[in-house]
Amino acid sequence: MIEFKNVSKVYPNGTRGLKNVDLRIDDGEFVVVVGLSGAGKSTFLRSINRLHEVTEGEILINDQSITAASGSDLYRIRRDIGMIFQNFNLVRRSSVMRNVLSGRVGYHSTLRMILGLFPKQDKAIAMQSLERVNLAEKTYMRADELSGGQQQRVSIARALAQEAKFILADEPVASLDPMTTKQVMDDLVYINKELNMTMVVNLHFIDVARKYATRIIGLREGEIVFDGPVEDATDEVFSNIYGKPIDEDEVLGAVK
Ligand SMILES: Nc1ncnc2c1ncn2[C@@H]1O[C@H](COP(=O)(O)OP(=O)(O)OP(=O)(O)O)[C@@H](O)[C@H]1O
Repeated sequence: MIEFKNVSKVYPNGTRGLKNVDLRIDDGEFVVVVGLSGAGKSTFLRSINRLHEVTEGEILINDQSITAASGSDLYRIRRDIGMIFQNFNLVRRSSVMRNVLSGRVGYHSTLRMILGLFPKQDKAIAMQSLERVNLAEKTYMRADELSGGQQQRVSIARALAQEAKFILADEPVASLDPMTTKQVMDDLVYINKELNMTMVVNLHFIDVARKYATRIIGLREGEIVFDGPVEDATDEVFSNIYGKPIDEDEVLGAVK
């Protein structure tokens, strides 16, 4: 469970990233966060694993405050949270296997990881993770030899190898075409349903959000302006979130 308790974030230059966010995300949910560029989606997501520090309030992960945690406690909480980025964040010159194995880093000592000594069992977990995203045959290729969609699926496999309970995905399909978008989003749904990993995904396109989310959170200027089941997220709701009538900029198309 992820809980925001009256969370606000003001950047050092005075910009308000989040304002009084108070909500709970239960295990197994597939939450999609929508809003215009600059609405606070990244700030929201990155506050959860403390890639951004909040300036007020508290965030709890399974009843433990990540905002108050430090040292080994913070390390352990973070191990439960996988992150997927728009630009994949792979080590491009390393093999697919190495990239997926890096999901195991949180389970071992720093020294062991500097020496690159992953136990056999980790390799089996990494292999299984690659199989789950149908990329087993790419295991020994260099990451940058793969297509964008395949690279994103390697980053999903890395989060699987991490055995995370929560996956935060920050615009995971923003650099992908509609066909590849579907594959990546289908992988996230599969993981959510089969492995019961909770998903919190930032998306720009309304049709993609509607197709995959079970719950929509709408942000405008750092405030939650909608939070409800996807069935309640009507066109009016989306226009309100976006502060304007929805147009083709907010629809990807071809994601049926
Ligand atoms: N490091 C920073 N310093 C100052 N202001 C920032 C910083 N990062 C983000 N902001 C501001 O905080 C607000 C929220 O930004 P955020 O990146 O969370 O929005 P977003 O909805 O994810 O946008 P996008 O879809 O463009 O990524 C914006 O006004 C942005 O300019």
